[in-house]
Amino acid sequence: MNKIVKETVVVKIPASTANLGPGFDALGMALSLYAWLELSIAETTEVNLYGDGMEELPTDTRNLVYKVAQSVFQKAGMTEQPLKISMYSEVPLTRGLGSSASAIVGALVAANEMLGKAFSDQELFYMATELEGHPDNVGASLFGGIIVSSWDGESAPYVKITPPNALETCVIIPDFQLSTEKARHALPEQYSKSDVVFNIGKSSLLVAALASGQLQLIKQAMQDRIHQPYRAALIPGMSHILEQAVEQGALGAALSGAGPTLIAFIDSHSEHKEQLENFMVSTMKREGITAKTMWLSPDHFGTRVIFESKELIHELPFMELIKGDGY
Ligand SMILES: Nc1ncnc2c1ncn2[C@@H]1O[C@H](COP(=O)(O)OP(=O)(O)O)[C@@H](O)[C@H]1O
Ligand SMILES: N[C@@H](CCOP(=O)(O)O)C(=O)O
Repeated sequence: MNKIVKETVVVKIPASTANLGPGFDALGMALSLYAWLELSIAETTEVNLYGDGMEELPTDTRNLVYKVAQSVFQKAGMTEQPLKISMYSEVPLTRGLGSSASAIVGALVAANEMLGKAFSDQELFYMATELEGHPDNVGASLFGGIIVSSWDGESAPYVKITPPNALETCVIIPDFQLSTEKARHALPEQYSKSDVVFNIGKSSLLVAALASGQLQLIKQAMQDRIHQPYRAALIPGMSHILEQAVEQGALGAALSGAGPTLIAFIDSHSEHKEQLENFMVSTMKREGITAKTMWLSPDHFGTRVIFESKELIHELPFMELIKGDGY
C-alpha cells in the first residue's frame, strides 16, 4: 500500500534542447539553466510561481505541476492530495527550451520522492513521455546529458551519452513565444524517401560523433530536412543563422526544440565565441527581432532531489533556499 513518506520535497530540474537538428523527437540534451520546485502536502492547495513570465500560468488545480503530481498519486492508488507548490524557473516559457518538460519531470520526481520512490526512473520516463508526447526533452531533463530515445507509444528505451567535455552552447532566445503545438502543426504529414534517408544518416552520424567526441563531424551531422525547413518561416533570421553559423565559428547550429530559440554548438576553447554571439544577435536585430543570448553548458545530472526533510526546508524560505550556494 503506497503512502506519503516525505511531506516536503525540493527538486532541481534542468532545461533541455530537443532534436539537436536531425534527431526529431529522438535526441535531447540537458542544459545548465534550471527550475526549482518545492512540493508539500498541505491543508488546502496553494501555487506560488516565481520567474519571468510565470505569472501567466494558472495558480490553482489547473496548474500542470499540480495535475502531474496528482497523476502520480492516482497511479499509486491514492486519492487527490491538497498540495503547496512553489516553483522558481529560469527556463523561458514556450521558447523551445523545454519548460513544459521541466514542469512535468519536476512534478513526477517530487511526487515520486514523497511516495518513497514508488516508481522506478524508467517508469517515470515512460509517464513523462506519455504526458509530453515525445521523449526528447523529458529524457534530458530527467536523466541529464544527451539522451537518445525511441518512443513507439508503448515503451521508451533510451541511452545516455556523456556530452563531450569541450561542448558549449550559445542560445539566442527571441522575445516572442511559439508553442510547440503550433510549430508541430507546421510540419507535413508525409516525407519523401530522400528526406527520410538524409535524416537517418545525419542523426546516426550526430549520435556517433557526440558519443565518440568527434566534434569536427558535427557541422556535417547537424543538418535536418524533417522539421527545420518547415518551421523556418515562423522564425525570422533562422535560416541565415543556421546556414552561416559554422562560418562564424560554430561546430553546428539548430532550432532548439520547436523554437523559436536557436542553439549553436561551439568548442569551449574557441576564439570565435564573441564573433558567433554577435553574428546571431545582429542577424535577429536585422529582422527586427529583439532577442537575448545565453552561454550554456550541458547539464550532466538531470533532476535531483536537493532537500528531502521537512525540518531542513523550513529553516529557510523557499526563495532563499534555492538561491543558496550549491543549489
Ligand atoms: N512551471 C510551469 N508550471 C506550469 N505549467 C508550465 C510550466 N512551465 C511550462 N508550462 C506549460 O508549458 C507550456 C509551454 O510548453 P511548450 O509550448 O511545449 O514550450 P516549451 O518549449 O517551453 O516546453 C506553457 O504555456 C505552460 O502551459
Ligand atoms: N521534438 C519536439 C521538441 C519540442 O521541444 P520544445 O522545447 O519546443 O517543447 C518538437 O520538435 O516538436
